[in-house]
Amino acid sequence: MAAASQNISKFVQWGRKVVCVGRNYRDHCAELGNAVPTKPMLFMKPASSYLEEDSGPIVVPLGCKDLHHEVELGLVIGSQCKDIKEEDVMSSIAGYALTLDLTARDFQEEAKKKGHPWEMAKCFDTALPVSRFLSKEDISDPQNISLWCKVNGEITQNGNTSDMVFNIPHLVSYISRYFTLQPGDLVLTGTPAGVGPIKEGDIISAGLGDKITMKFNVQHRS
Ligand SMILES: O=C(O)/C=C/C(=O)CC(=O)C(=O)O
Ligand SMILES: [Mg+2]
Repeated sequence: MAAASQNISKFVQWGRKVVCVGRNYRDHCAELGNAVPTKPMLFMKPASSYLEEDSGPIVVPLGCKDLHHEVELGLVIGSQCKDIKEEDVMSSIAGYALTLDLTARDFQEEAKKKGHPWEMAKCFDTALPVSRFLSKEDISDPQNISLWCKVNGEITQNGNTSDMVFNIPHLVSYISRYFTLQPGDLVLTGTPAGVGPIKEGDIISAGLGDKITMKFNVQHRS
């Protein structure tokens, strides 16, 4: 006989979703040969892909031959957002983080050709290096701040959040029509041009204006 069922909410944690926006900078759409979308393009990463600075290296996923960095502004959600109006979005944001949306580009290309989902390319362990938390007061204008990435000291990405196709209020409002955002969820807002390969032995550094920098080593999976 089946055991008496219990409410699943006792066993799983609600929240800490990572919702990612793709193709949100025209120059990045152009470099990968993609059309600029007419509405936000969304995918997710699991919380298990987080990698905090000083907690270990980026680990290249098994079989990946073309791992790419994508520097992105992260929005830390502070209060529940469901069907939130654009004008209310900024008051629902608790703060920010600098992030890397690491992407196994070879896995992604294969998935795109077959019409398959992107999880293998985007969701592996260490696929989301993330900085320390920045409070709202730390960034006066999140829609006009530079973000850069360097590989072994050479600049590869140098963009500004003012170039987003869809701005922060629109993104969060749009997402909240489909997924309820909870305190502690993170929204990645897309990457500017200059994405490129990283490999074992590389040192990846990234920065958000003059507010924060972060650095990670890359290691092959043993
Ligand atoms: O469509 C592609 O080839 C690749 C898209 C991405 O990886 C999208 C992003 O993650 C982004 O634009 O930040
Ligand atoms: Mg991205």
